[in-house]
Amino acid sequence: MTDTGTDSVVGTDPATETDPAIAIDPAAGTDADPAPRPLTVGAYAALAEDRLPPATWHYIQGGAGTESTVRANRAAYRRLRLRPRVLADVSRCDLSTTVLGDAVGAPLGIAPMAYHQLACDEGEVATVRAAGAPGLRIPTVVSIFASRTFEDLAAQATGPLWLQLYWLHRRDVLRTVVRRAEAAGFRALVLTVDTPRLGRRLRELRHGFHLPPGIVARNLDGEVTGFLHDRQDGSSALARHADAFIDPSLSWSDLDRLREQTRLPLLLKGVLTAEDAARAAGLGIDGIVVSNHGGRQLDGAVATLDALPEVVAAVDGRCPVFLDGGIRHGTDVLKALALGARAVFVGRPVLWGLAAGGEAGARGVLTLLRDELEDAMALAGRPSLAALGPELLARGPAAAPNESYEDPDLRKGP
Ligand SMILES: Cc1cc2nc3c(=O)[nH]c(=O)nc-3n(C[C@H](O)[C@H](O)[C@H](O)COP(=O)(O)O)c2cc1C
Ligand SMILES: CCCCCCC(=O)C(=O)O
Repeated sequence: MTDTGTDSVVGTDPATETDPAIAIDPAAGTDADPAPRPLTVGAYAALAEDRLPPATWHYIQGGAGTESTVRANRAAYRRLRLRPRVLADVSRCDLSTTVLGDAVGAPLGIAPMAYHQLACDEGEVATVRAAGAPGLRIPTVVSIFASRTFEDLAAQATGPLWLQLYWLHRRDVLRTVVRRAEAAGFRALVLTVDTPRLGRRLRELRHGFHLPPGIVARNLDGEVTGFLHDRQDGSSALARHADAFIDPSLSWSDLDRLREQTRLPLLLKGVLTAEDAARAAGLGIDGIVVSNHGGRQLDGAVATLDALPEVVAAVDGRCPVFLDGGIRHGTDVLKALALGARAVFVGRPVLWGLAAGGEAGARGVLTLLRDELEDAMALAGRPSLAALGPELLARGPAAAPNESYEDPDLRKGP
């Protein structure tokens, strides 16, 4: 199987103009405003690129190094084809399931991403409201670098909230955020284990990326937020911040100490191998997120869809396995579930939705993925999630990518 290396979806330098055909209101489609909604996740990307300042767009969109892992995440989906069954009575497709014991409307969740206020003023409040929409009620993994407080989010969320942690040198600060999240009703902790330092993200370096005034890590003590707003040409403020405050000595022996401090389930995010998955499951970890950080950390790391089967096999049912990275279509979700993911998490598309239209835009992205998944289940003759397995899939040849954000109607792309 070859990666064509020509994927133009995410990761190459963008043209900045947007096709006028998709310059439409993402909140549209209501009686008051009958204009059409974006028809693809890619159309939201185009709107976001049009609306965001270039430095912010490139921070969100970029990956590490040559961005080969960003492209590989997408290419892996194109190599898998679907084997539909017929005469399967698909008059009703059931997308509901449970994650960590909570009922959800679809096997989707929102991946942790820092600083949603970069995309829209309401930030993570808009995100959790979108996640809680009827028919969704899906989990939001709130980054430790969220730009709204846990308490504000808990007040607005109707879906489960999970808290993502980085391993800070300042364990006292970690303890405090865990206690606050517990008190606010968060349902799980997700420790990110692929970030002992920040990946070498060339787009951040080129733009001297730093946080604009007013956007802050709202749940952290000012003592651990240094560098974030300081501009330095050719350098990323986030990378300097990570160097100062993230503890790269994190190792397996630290997990027990973290678990002693909380009654919440603990998941590891950023596992890509059978070896690490087996060790985590052996230690009684409550869930694994197969992730390469959306290609933002180790350039050249394996695509998450390609890593998923070995992780699922190694875990052997001892805990649920989740996946993120490159989910852009309902059929991507279907493929990941067929390979054993319990649910998948969506990253950049949620920020595209927020940038395009705030809460309505994020809800539009998530609803689109949900609806596309339902279509795919019906057309594949698999009306329930329980009916999904590897027999649904056939290998390559890889379909060539559509240019322009994977939306055949758009002429330009990133
Ligand atoms: C702008 C941005 C910020 C992110 N911030 C975090 C974070 O704070 N913590 C974390 O564990 N992962 C973070 N991630 C990685 C995501 O959780 C996720 O692994 C990745 O975005 C999934 O790939 P996708 O964007 O292709 O869906 C971030 C990703 C992006 C794009
Ligand atoms: C670890 C310090 C900064 C991380 C910023 C958020 C993030 O994970 C990202 O991918 O960006």
